Amino acid sequence: MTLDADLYSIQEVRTYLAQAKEAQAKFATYSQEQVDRIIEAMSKVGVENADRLAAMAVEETGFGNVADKRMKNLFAAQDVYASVKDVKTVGIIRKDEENKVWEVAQPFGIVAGVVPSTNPTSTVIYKSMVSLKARNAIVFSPHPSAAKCTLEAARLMAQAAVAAGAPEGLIHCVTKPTLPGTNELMKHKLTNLILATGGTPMVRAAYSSGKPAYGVGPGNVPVYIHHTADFAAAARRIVQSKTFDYGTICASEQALVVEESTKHQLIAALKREGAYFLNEQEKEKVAAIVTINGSLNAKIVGRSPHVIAQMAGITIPADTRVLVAEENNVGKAYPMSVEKLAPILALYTVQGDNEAFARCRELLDHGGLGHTAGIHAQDDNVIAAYGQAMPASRIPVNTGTTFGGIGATTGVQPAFTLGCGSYGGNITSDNIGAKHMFNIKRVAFGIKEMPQSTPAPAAPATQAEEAVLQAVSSMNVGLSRDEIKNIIKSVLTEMTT
Ligand SMILES: CC(=O)SCCNC(=O)CCNC(=O)[C@H](O)C(C)(C)COP(=O)(O)OP(=O)(O)OC[C@H]1O[C@@H](n2cnc3c(N)ncnc32)[C@H](O)[C@@H]1OP(=O)(O)O
Repeated sequence: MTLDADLYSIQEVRTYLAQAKEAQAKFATYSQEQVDRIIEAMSKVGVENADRLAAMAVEETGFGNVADKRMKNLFAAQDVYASVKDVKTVGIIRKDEENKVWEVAQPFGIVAGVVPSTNPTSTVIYKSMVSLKARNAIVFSPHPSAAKCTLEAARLMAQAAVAAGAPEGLIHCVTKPTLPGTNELMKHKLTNLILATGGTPMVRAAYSSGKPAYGVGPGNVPVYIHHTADFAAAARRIVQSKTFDYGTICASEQALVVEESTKHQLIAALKREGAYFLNEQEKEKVAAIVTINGSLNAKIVGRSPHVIAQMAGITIPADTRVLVAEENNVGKAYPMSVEKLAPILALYTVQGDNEAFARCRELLDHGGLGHTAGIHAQDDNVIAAYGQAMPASRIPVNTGTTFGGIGATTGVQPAFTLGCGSYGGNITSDNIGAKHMFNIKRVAFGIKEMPQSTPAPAAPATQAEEAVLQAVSSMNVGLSRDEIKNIIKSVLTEMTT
């Protein structure tokens, strides 16, 4: 990027923030009904444009496929909408009559929305809706390799909002993103909150900007297939989940962990679902293109198994949906053990629950702390133990982790920004929804009187003090007990200092 481009993007950010400030001040006076009408209109436009935005995203980034990107847009426009539409976000949102506390929602103001290249349009639909639902404005910073489709998604959301009565200027998107421009957006005094999803450096930048931030980076999702699992159902769900949009969702499965005694059942079931098991030579060739200098190779992200096989120089059957490599180690030297964001799975063999739990923890520790860990089992005891043992914020059970993690097949909040809790350096382990997007003021009535402070009662005299007191009193020196006590106290203090 040239200096001119940097200056242009910094200026653009400042202009958008100034416009967003003005618009948000008006929007902050809107009623719940007005806000809800606007969100409904955005949801509708998201649904109507799900196809077109999906095609644009695939064409521009080369990641994923149109059918699944369309599903992601629909998930954002429909499922996220359904989960936020009845949430109260304006005025007094709750009254606790027992404790006499009224909760009042107050928008944050302007949100900086950092958008990943892997979900470049669905994230915009989602972040626009949760932000505006809480009467915020939002300024998007797109990933440079997805700038056009992200801009178009933001334009559509802005247009829908205005058509439904929102003030002009509530939603903006930077047209030519640069790092200095994005840093300006994150640090500017008009920005009140950062909603950052993307690569680790960008999320770190959000956290070090000094602004409140919800930031979510990569995961590295392990999945334990316990011997009580329904292997056919588990394999079907895992393959559907891992191959969705060619693996671009950060909650997607990265490594399967299975007991040696039931491994053959899992392998057979996975093969029936279109898994191709790489031999040692093929594994080496694929591993060689998974990472570059220890980091994920963006060229394999969101590509079909056939494109990846071609890049690696191996031949795979035409009906292959996912590549699987057996692995025994975890670490930088073992590319199969990292987050792959592509239809490639590692398979680990263990001897029982203890080893399985340890392996899953090790995988989470290697780049996915606090994110997601899955389990397939019919035994509630092992599910409970796994849920307690994993340093992960979402534990999808008997469902694909992609869908379970984002709340498409589980009861968790539908979202594209998934908190990783303190394990991942995040303030929350929640999926971010509308309720995370406003301050809550508490109007708190006095419900009891504070007791008056009273001096502490005098400590009883010690045995020695009592003896001295009685001796001095018997001399009839004309002093009260308290006066004699005070004299003893000052003599003792003098002696000890
Ligand atoms: C629920 C969910 O699914 S959320 C998904 C969240 N997870 C992710 O996005 C996965 C993490 N992402 C990644 O690992 C990477 O972004 C990949 C592998 C997908 C793509 O990698 P790449 O495009 O090669 O690299 P990366 O994303 O780091 O950025 C490329 C460049 O764009 C810059 N960039 C990224 N975002 C922005 C932005 N918003 N504004 C300006 N510049 C940006 C980066 O700083 C980097 O600059 P550099 O080349 O000067 O260092």
